[in-house]
Amino acid sequence: MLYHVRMDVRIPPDLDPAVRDALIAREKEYSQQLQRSGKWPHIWRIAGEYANYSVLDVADHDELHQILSNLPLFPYMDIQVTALARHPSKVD
Ligand SMILES: O=C(O)CC1=CCC(=O)O1
Repeated sequence: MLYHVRMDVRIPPDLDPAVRDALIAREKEYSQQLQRSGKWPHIWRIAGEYANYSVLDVADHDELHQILSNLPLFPYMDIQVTALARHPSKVD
């Protein structure tokens, strides 16, 4: 199943810079592992914002939730999920 996900990163400005940098490094490693596995085929920076649009390709809502809730930055993100269905005009 495909999901369109918007992630807005809201790291508190007073978070220790070393903790922030470690979180961001772990986030990159975690997401790149999922990108290589094929479960995270798209990630795009939203121009001018500390936010991304992503497409995740996972088995079901539960797997999506498990992946998102394990993001190192999860406590510092607002996340909006849209489930995608096949469009009837899509050409094969
Ligand atoms: O958009 C961001 O910077 C947050 C993020 C999610 C996965 C990733 O690698 O960074």
